[in-house]
Amino acid sequence: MAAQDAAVDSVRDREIGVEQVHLDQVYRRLEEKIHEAEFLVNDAAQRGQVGTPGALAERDAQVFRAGIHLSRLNNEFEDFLFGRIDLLYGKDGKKGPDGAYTSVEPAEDAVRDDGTRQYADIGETLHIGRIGVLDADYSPLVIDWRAPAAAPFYRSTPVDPGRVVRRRVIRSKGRKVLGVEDDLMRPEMKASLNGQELPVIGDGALMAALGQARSHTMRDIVSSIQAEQDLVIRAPAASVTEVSGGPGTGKTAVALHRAAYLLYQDRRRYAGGILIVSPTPLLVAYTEGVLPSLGEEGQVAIRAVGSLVDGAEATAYDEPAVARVKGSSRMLKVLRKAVRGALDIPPPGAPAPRTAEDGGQLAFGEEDGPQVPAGTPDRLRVVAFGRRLELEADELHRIKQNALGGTAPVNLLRPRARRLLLDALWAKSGAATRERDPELAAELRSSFDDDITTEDSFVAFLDAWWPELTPRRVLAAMADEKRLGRWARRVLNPGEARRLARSLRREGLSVHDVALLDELRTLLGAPARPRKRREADPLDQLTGLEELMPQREESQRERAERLAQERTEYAHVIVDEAQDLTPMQWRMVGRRGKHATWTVVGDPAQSSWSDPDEAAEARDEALGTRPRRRFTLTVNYRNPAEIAQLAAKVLALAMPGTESPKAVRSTGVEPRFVTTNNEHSVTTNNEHSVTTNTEHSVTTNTEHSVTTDDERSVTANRQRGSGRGSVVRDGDLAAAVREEAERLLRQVDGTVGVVVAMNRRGQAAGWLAGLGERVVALGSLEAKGLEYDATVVVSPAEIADESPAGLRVLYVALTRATQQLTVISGRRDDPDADGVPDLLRD
Ligand SMILES: Nc1ncnc2c1ncn2[C@@H]1O[C@H](COP(=O)(O)OP(=O)(O)OP(=O)(O)O)[C@@H](O)[C@H]1O
Repeated sequence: MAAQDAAVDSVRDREIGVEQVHLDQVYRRLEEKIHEAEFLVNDAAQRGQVGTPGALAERDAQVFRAGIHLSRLNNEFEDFLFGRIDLLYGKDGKKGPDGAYTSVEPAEDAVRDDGTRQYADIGETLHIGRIGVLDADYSPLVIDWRAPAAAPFYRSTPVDPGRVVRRRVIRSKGRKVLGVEDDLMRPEMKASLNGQELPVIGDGALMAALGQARSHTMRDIVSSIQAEQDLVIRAPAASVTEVSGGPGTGKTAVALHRAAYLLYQDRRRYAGGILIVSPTPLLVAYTEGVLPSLGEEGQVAIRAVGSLVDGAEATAYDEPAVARVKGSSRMLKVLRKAVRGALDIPPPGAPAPRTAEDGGQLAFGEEDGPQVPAGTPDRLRVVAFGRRLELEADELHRIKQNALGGTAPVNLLRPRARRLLLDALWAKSGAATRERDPELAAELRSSFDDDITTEDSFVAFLDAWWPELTPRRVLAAMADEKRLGRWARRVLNPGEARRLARSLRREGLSVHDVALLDELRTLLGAPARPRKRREADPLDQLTGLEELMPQREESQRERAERLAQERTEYAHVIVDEAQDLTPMQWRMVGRRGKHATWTVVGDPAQSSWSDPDEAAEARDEALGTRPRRRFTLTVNYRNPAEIAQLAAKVLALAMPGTESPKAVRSTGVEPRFVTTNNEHSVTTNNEHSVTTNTEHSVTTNTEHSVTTDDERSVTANRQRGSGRGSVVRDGDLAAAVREEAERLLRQVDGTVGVVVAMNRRGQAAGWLAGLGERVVALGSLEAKGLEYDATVVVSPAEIADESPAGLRVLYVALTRATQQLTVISGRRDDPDADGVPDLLRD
């Protein structure tokens, strides 16, 4: 046996050596390419500005491209070279631009069959890596993973192997090859390479990849993309690509790899930018390293849905009842009323109300005039052609209504309102009848208008009577309950309007407020301002080296950031966790991709939005009539079967009839159930605060009461349950969570996530204080898309009861672990003798 192991080891070492030789050759070639690019850049800089402007521009553009190439080559890639395929001879002898043979099918005589066994010679070997590298003679040293020639690396299966005989995943660090793992696509075949039998090492790369410990950042899956995923990644970019699949099927990973693929396929087209919309900043932080690891950084903006509007960085969540209102398309009607109504609200810092009797030219409304809030001017007095002219409240009201007719953006109607005011004053002046000659009459009118519009008092009146509105100002105006009640009449019920107004009085923006701001921005229109110069394409700007230098100094990341800030529309929009976008958020995202192609990935069973039909309607509106291509991912790469089976029980409750994805592996470790029975006072206080307060006070009250109660509740515990995985526990919820987190930190090498109901977020962070960076506490809605080696799900019933979509949110929480899961019951869970809470029983 020992001799056999030693033989395997020596074959493995030999094969590692073979790949090392190839990797060394690749790095030598890369260095040559880097020198070439550096030479080009320096040479151009030294030559200064000679030649015609056209030639200079062309040269500078070349240098610019060389600079980008250089920065890609210099990128410190881990696993620069990660794959290899050994292929049969192809049908024809044609080669593609990457130097590889293009034929997908084997040549007719590629396989010999002696009646007992098949034999073949390997006709072509390709190495696959993060970017393509050609040798000096144009033979392919590395094929870019996105090139057509690399597709068989991902697509080939034993059922449909194509030309592939052996697929190898190569693991390396820096310039050193560490290991190889092979999969045989034609296990029945005796294949030889250069006269030697083709060796096969290891049990396949996928399992090795899945078993690795998780960190707080996502890894790319470029070396182990599976066939059904590859179909999505390489789907043609036309129109809309829709991808659905259960938890852990690789939707996020596929979306990110697709962005890299699209850029590779058509860099010029996607210079218009790719936007990836993510549900939370946590998921943005988790995923944002993947694209740089694939050699792509510029041109892709990953944004959380709460950070899509420039300047807003919302992370707070509204309580479910408020979120439901803010996300609903009913808000559109309310906002339409609000933008028109907000005209009558004096701008911050407006002069104190005065009356006509004060003798001012500006007259402001009586304090309690009907429908006219204090501070809105209700009389205009001006002097023109030596005459005093006046417009009274009812005339002003008529003019305003007239100007507001239709649905045009309110800020853009100001010039029209101004014109109507002047018309009314002109009519009053009687000057119209004074001059019959049309040309002279026009002149007279023009000097009349000049007379009035240059008067400070008229300008001040207009500013107060038709103020320039900003989205934030309108949102702030909606925080007034009475006012909002008026604007929301017959759209929201009084309770909804009250809660909405109250939530808008809170400091800072919530995630749902951002979509409202964006809608308001559209309804208001940008105020007329002096035009900004068009932001030119970087290549347009390259007319000389001075301009080139600052360009080169800007890093890829900075450039991406800058472009993202400036961009309001994108060439391709990728929506991750699309099931969570509310109708108002779909409208916001839709505006950014009016002319884009789309990739939309999601899982309805994980939706935290309460009204899926309403959201589907808004999604259809955003995507328009573009044709859709649908894909479904079916394999769960994250959860072991033991965890997936438990989660399936909640899925059956949350969305009866929905099929779970198939878990690809099993660990033999069953989920663990922990009960506590001493948190009565905690829960009581918590319940109280939920019903009475806004989110801010929920957190405060809860945190406060838990600390106090925890201190009191150390004794008087009842033992509950024993048996399968259950632990009889003698402490309160806080202690149970902490102890379990500590235990799991000892069990796994990577991360531990503790998922609690949203209103326990603050407390849970306190429970885990001092346990280090490997463990994090997160609210149920924040767990979306993330994964950990082990998770603790605290009080399933609390999570499920939080909102109408609570069971689906619980399903998300239960599907975050790659290795181990512990469920800790709270008071509402009603655990059985095994500690299994009622929601998770058969
Ligand atoms: N082909 C693959 N090779 C290796 N790992 C993979 C593969 N596909 C997916 N994974 C891993 O499985 C995990 C789940 O992937 P991902 O987060 O993309 O799934 P998801 O469908 O977006 O899940 P969720 O719906 O729960 O957010 C990740 O760790 C990912 O790296």
